[in-house]
Amino acid sequence: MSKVQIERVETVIVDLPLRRQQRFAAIGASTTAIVLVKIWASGGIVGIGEGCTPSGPWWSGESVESIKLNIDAHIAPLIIGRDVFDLRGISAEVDRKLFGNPFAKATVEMALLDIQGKIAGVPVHDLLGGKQRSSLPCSWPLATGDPGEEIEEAKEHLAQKRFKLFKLKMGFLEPETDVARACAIAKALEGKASVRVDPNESWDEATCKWAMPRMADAGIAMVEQPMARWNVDGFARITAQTKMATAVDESLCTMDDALRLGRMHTADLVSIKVMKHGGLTNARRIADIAIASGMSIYMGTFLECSIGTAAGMQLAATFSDLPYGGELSGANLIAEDIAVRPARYENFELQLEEGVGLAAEVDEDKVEALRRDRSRLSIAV
Ligand SMILES: O=C(O)C[C@H]1C=CC(=O)O1
Ligand SMILES: [Mn+2]
Repeated sequence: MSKVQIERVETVIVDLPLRRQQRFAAIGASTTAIVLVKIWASGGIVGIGEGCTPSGPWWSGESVESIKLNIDAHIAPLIIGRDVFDLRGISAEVDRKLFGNPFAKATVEMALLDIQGKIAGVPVHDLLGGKQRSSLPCSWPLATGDPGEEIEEAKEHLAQKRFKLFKLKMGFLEPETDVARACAIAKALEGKASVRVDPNESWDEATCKWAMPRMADAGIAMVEQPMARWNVDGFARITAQTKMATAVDESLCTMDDALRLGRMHTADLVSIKVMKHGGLTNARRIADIAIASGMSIYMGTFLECSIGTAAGMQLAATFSDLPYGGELSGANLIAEDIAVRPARYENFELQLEEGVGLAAEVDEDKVEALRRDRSRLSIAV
């Protein structure tokens, strides 16, 4: 077979309103934004990818603006003319010439895998090792800060059979108020749902030592990245002390992070995310390193719309063991989507769609209506 060349790369920023205010430790947001990338290959095949951050650059330093700029100015010129199947060669060259920026790299790789799947006539999960599951239990983020409202929101999702795992975003309130809020929610949902928390690096070690036994006693199942990303020694000590499961997110992005943190057993679980690991294939490799070191994996997200959610689900389909499920629930938080088929949450699980590549398709009319260069919407931070 002659080589299938990458011919053209196009990016567009799309602003998407959220159904409600989402508070994170660092910011509050009522919209999010994604970068839609389209890559044309010889033979007329087009692949799509979604670059996504949780409403701004607070999490990783990358933003939709930097993702678009780095793809347009630095990645596209390197990959045009290359063989779409030479992923290792492409990423070696891109890594040599553009340090960091895993989100931008992941966005492009997603579209290349979509093209590969379309050419081969197989879904992306077949390119990543094959399907071990057809659905994923997902957690829903509770993030308004008002526990009464959050309990009602959780009960509505339970009644609709959409979500029965809830991840409470913490860190935007004082620790005492925040822990009281988490415990009240866990008590109200006891026996009906599993509650997890994510303070996004907000606490020091002393606050963790105070907060974690209280949250464990209230029945909270898991705590994600309570301390600063650099403090992996402190995180390992907390993991050794607490009865709750711990999950590392911000501290574990690269393969060498996985090796180092795995050896220390920094946390019981690793939140695997397509964006922070620089793409689906790297995410799969990092998951394997984590598993080999005795950590379990959790399918994380940056609250992507249905395109990125479909990509995350292709990866999640290759994981046989996800003891705490995952959180690919962004598509349900976004009020306007750009996919022809929105992500389906049925029986408390996100469903894997049948189809080739990512098994996702872009609704061009929605993109036209919501693209930033045609609209006045801006990110509220
Ligand atoms: O997990 C994070 O740290 C970032 C973000 C993604 C989902 C969510 O609930 O928060
Ligand atoms: Mn997190």
